[in-house]
Amino acid sequence: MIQINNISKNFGEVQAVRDINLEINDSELFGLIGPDGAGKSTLMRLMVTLFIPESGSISMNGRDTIKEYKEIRKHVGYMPGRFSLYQDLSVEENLAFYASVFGSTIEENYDLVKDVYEQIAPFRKRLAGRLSGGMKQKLALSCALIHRPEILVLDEPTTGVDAVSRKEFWEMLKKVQQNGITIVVSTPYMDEASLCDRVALMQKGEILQVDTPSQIIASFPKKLFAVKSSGHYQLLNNLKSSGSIYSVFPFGQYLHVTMKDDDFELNDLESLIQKQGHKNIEVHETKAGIEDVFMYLMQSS
Ligand SMILES: Nc1ncnc2c1ncn2[C@@H]1O[C@H](COP(=O)(O)OP(=O)(O)OP(=O)(O)O)[C@@H](O)[C@H]1O
Repeated sequence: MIQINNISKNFGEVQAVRDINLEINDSELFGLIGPDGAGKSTLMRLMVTLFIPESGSISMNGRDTIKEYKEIRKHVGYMPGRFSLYQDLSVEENLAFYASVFGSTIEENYDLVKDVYEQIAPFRKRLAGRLSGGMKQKLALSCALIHRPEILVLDEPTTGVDAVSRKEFWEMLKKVQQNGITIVVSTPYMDEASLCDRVALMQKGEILQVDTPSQIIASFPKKLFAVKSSGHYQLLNNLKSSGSIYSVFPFGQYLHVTMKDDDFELNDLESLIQKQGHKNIEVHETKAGIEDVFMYLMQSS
């Protein structure tokens, strides 16, 4: 179990992580979701003993990140956003190197990395620097797993990776989880939130909400409308400046809109848009997703 108690971390004036409390259960696949600068990386670096907090404490499976940092490093796998691979070593050499750092060999824990590593094994002699983004992520995951960690911490593993590789990567994570490993993964992609057991929505160093993806979606408190017209950008600006709108943001080819007044109906919104002079209007009620909850919480915080 990971227990985070009142943890804060500053960089000069910037409060990167502000008084966060959080518990992550054994064998859980836990997501930290939030935009750039929300504090996800900083919180993860605190967990893996790379930063010392201003205040508060973190216990990783009963070990304190300050007093027992050496022990934690033996039992935690960490995949940073960038630079975890040696670009001028081959695929095989990278994996062997990471195993040797922990006094282990590729053979010793091969069963754990097998599913992931087999996908890149045909390229075992290729330099890591010459792999595609998706293959680099697979190699980095293999390297983070090769010492059989109890806890795996992955910082934005799918950022900049193509959609197919992203899907494959999450399937691999599910398999890793089945080995009893606790996984903490950060992502700026809201669609990946639904693949986690629970997620924390983070913004400006704080956690706005922690729950299962379905509970987070169920907590959305407003009627949500999807709206479009021929002038997308103009419609966005008009709605933003309208006094009746609580929130509006682009969502694919639509705008997602909530109203200040909960009694506001579809027809009311339609006539409001008509009065603004828009053409080819389409308005319908729609179901909220995690992104809608996030936007709502950001608006109200
Ligand atoms: N080493 C550092 N020195 C100074 N400021 C930092 C440092 N690391 C992070 N910050 C600042 O702390 C805040 C939180 O950054 P952090 O990297 O934790 O966010 P994030 O959610 O992981 O986003 P990103 O995807 O951009 O890394 C940001 O304002 C960032 O500029």
